[in-house]
Amino acid sequence: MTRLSVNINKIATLRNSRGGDNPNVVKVALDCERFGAEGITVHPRPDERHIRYQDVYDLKKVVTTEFNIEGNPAERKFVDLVLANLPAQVTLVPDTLNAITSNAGWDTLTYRAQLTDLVAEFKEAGIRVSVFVDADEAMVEGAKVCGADRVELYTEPYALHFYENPEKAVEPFVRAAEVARQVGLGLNAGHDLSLDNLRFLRKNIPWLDEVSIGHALISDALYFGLENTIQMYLRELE
Ligand SMILES: CC(=O)[C@@H](O)[C@H](O)COP(=O)(O)O
Ligand SMILES: NCC(=O)COP(=O)(O)O
Repeated sequence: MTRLSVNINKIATLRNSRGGDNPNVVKVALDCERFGAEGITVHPRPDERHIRYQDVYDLKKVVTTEFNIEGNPAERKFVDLVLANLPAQVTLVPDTLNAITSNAGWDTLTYRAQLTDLVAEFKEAGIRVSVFVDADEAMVEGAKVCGADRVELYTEPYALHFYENPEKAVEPFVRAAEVARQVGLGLNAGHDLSLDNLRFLRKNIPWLDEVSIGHALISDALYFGLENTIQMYLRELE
């Protein structure tokens, strides 16, 4: 069974655009869970462009499905935020400060020492650790060496090439997913997944543990409504 974790970053984007508290991210997270979401994902960035650090504290108090916090652990502030809130999962993402969004996975070979220490610190606190990687077998193996529980495959390249040639687009992800299974890593996927490409990914990688989806899902909800949209995404994972 592949779990759907809804990333609510873009709800916070809309809220912040007027400086108030509408839409309220806590209410939306609870509604997402009520509508069938099996997890809530947030990605507090250093500039707090959408999810703020305080949102993490507020959400931790109410989220009853799996809470997944994504971010770059190079910032000690992020590490301390995660340790203070003890989510079900932390997803380590090598974001640069000014990136418009996440745009690459970890080089788990070059950063082996730092990642190993960070993974150990989070696991010591009882938090499952997922490392965001490109669909690259060596990077998947490197994440295992670092002690990660899971990898999250960065699926933007898959989404980008899906329309021109789905079979070719998914092939590197199947290879990387097979290595993850062989070395005993759990498997997540995320970034630019949508109603167009999700079913084909899941059909080719049925052992996928979790997908985290935000931008496309929240955009779809503008047309179909949030409850209907979550149900539509869940049907793509059946
Ligand atoms: C790691 C990942 O792919 C998502 O967290 C993505 O980065 C969403 O971040 P934004 O909502 O800031 O684009
Ligand atoms: N880890 C991916 C995520 O949380 C959401 O990415 P996107 O669907 O907003 O591109």
